[in-house]
Amino acid sequence: MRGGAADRSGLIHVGDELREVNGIPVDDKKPDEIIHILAKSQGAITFKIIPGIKDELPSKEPMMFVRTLFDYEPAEDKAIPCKEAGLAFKRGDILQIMSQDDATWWQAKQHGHANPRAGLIPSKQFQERRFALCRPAAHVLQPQNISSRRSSGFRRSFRLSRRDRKTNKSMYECKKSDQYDMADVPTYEEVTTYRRQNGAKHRLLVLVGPTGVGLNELKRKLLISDPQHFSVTIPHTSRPKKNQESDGVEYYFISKSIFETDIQNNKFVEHGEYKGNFYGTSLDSVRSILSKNKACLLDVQPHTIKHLRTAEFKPYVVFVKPPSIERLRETRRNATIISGKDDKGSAKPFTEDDFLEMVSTAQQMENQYGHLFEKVIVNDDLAVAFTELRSALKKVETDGHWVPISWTHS
Ligand SMILES: Nc1ncnc2c1ncn2[C@@H]1O[C@H](COP(=O)(O)OP(=O)(O)OP(=O)(O)O)[C@@H](O)[C@H]1O
Repeated sequence: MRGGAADRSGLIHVGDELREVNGIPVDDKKPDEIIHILAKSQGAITFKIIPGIKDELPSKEPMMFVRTLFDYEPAEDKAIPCKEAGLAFKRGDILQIMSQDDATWWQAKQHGHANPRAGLIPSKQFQERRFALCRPAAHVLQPQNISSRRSSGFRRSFRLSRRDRKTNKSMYECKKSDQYDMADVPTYEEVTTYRRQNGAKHRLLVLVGPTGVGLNELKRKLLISDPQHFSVTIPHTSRPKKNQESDGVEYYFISKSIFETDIQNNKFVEHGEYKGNFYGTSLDSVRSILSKNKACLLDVQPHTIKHLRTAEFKPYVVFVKPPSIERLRETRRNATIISGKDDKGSAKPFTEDDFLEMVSTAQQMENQYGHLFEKVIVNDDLAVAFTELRSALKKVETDGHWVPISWTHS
């Protein structure tokens, strides 16, 4: 193993021939028998070795890092050749890949851990194959679950237009909202550290969470706390402008046919239809904020994140999660949500069903998209959640963060 005693000694290499262990000839012995001799030995061990013929220069420690996108427990893996040699990890851990010599079992170690010895992990291809074989059955049920309830956990976004609360996005039917991405098989993602240079464009700050969890409230607080720094996009709509409205303030007002062409040309981050009118957030509205060197706050449905994961936006994705049902009952006693069910979009107190749905949607979002979340914040006490969010967003601007390596090559 990379980093193990033999590797560190620099004296034993792949291809060497083992002739004696502690003076005992092992020519005629099977590997199991040799292991037995080694297991019984104490103190120094002496090997007699015929070196394999190699002209290669000693290889430097490889510097490939990956973010793990699933949990792995070697003790529960029937396929691993040696459970003790496996490396356990949790989704989101950063691993240094030490060897990819074997197509099925890579060697890796946890980044930042003192133990220099590598452990076995399933290779990307092997794990993808395993996921492809066993995942669909587990996942196919989910969209059904969601659509048999109301799809409210997946409606959201264009509505920060708080200036116009009636058009709260929770009333829109979002086109792609119930789609699950069955094609994605998350295993590992190659990453590198990225630190934003002073004055460079900000990373796009993306918030996701179930309806009613408090995304608008948190965005509002951020905007109030530093209006010069944070900004939100102005949505587009094809509905007619009302008298008191101005183009580019509440909305950008465009015709239905232009809206349709823009949809065709992939100009929207997300779009939806409500009462025969289109509403949407354009990519250009995001760009316009970033080009003013402001931090753009955007809340989207989780399936949209993957379209934003580009070198241009380098999104920092925060998942806002509800606390337990008991805490929701306590903290949301005086809170109201905009009803997605009635046409008026009136505010009403939370019901027990709203809480249940919020918690179960959050769970589904986390199961399905958790590998895309860089930060998870539980919105229990609002002031605490806000402080946590604010400080995480500050760090995005100043500290190094692991990002996909493709974001740093342009
Ligand atoms: N931690 C909290 N404690 C108490 N009330 C909260 C908390 N967070 C949010 N709220 C309240 O819950 C209600 C819903 O919050 P908000 O509108 O921000 O949710 P949202 O995630 O944007 O939902 P929607 O998808 O319906 O727009 C608001 O009345 C808000 O003030």
